[in-house]
Amino acid sequence: IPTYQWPDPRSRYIDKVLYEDGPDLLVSGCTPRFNSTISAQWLRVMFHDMSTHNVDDGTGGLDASINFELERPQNIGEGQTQSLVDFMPFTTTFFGLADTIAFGAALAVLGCGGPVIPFRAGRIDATSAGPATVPQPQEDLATHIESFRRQGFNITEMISLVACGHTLGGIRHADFPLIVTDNDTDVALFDTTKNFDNVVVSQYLQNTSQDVLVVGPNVTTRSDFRIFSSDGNVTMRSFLNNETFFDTCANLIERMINTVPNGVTLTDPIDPLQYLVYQPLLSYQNGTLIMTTALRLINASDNPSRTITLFWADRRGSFCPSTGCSVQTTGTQFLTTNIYLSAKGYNATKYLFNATINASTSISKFWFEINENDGSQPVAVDNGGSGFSIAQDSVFIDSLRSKTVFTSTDIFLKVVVAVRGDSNATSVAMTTFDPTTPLFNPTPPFLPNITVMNLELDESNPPEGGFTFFSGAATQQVTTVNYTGSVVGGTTFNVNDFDLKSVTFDLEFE
Ligand code: HEM
Repeated sequence: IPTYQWPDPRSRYIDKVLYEDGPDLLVSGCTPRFNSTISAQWLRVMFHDMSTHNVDDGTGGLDASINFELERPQNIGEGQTQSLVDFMPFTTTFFGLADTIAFGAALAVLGCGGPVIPFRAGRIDATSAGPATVPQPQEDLATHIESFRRQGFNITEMISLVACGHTLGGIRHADFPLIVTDNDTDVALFDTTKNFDNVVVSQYLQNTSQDVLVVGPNVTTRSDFRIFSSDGNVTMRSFLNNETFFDTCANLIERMINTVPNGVTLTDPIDPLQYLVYQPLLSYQNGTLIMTTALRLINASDNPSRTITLFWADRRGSFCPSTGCSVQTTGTQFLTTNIYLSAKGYNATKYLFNATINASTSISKFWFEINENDGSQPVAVDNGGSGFSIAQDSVFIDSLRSKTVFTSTDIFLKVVVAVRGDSNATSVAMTTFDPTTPLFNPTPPFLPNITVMNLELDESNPPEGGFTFFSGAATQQVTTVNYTGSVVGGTTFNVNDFDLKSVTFDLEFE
């Protein structure tokens, strides 16, 4: 299990999307949608995005170019646009649509009972369409072999990938009337189970297949038959062993999601961070700074006597004892619902903290001590001895003064930023990343709204305790914000990649 590099809001954000509040809820339980499943739609959109890859010149691949390609007949299908609508809310500047499509494919397989697929981040979103190179059922075997070769896969891998893909979902009559000829069928499923399993294989080998790309009335579009039988069924027969099928699918789908244009470097596979420290939140209240944060333990033993203490050190002057000021945890949460976390064999326990800090001596860093109270040595979680530093306490989003505002027509976030100094010499600007897609008739490409604004002096928060308060509005969909504040003396402080969505602001009704 990796340890946490501090400060690293980007790893923290990605960890959240993967292991806490991510898209997994949409597919856990192999959720049905449009007479298919959400998983089937996510897996297909990943394949269609990736299949622009060309091994010969290293262009294309999993780069979200699909965002600009959905008008093409080869990308027809009800689930395609909807899948991108599913993914957009999780995106931000450093975790874009391509990473979300890739992770979505891993979740899709898992949600329907398939194997765990490791995930690496770092894909780069394309800004225009790639070539129209998605394989289509009416093409002949030689064309498909060449198409998969160009994408980086040999014949055995092509057979495998089509079987791995076509264990989920099916073909829609409305979009493929020449393949699904029966007017009473909405979606002709590839096999009799909705799960990710080798039933598509066994039914093919037993001649009981219902896959219209195997047995459909139109011989020209029997592409699954041509592909599955292209090596005399050797590969398909090996998949009668479900473990072989799972291992092969996990490996090949992993390779697929890691197929990226030359020059893009992916991270190592991302596991949940041991000792994850949550983004600390500050608020100025009556001469004190209230700081909330949390520490997450992975696979901690079930020990009701465990105590965890948060320590912190002064920033200016001395108020805290040399061992640090300290506070005990205010509560714990056992995180169990995330399917990617549990499929990897982990559970997580979150310990919450709420520290009241003397505002004049303030805080320079904090750390934790875990005591099992069973005679064993307490464990320090202190970033290798240096503590988790608070880079500055001059410009911060004031988490208790910020609000979720309800008006008669709207809901928005009022983001309040506290700045040390008086208003004559201070100013604050904020950049918000809002990946909202339209509620009605969403039409790709979906591009985020990036808004740069100067914050105004906040009338409902008059200056207090040496701080001036500024505010600006953001939508509830904003994922991350950057903000920058200039203080007395001209120093400017920048805070990047603040995860706005992970903060729950108090409600305010106007
Ligand atoms: C020669 C190669 C392939 C051809 C010609 C092909 C063709 C098709 C067609 C025509 C559909 C119906 C789409 C709809 O009605 O919405 C479909 C569905 C699907 N394909 Fe493929 N496919 C190929 C390879 C793959 C691969 C490699 C994967 C993934 C690894 C994949 C995953 C899927 C999935 C999951 C569906 C179901 C979508 C749903 O139910 O909404 N396909 N495919």
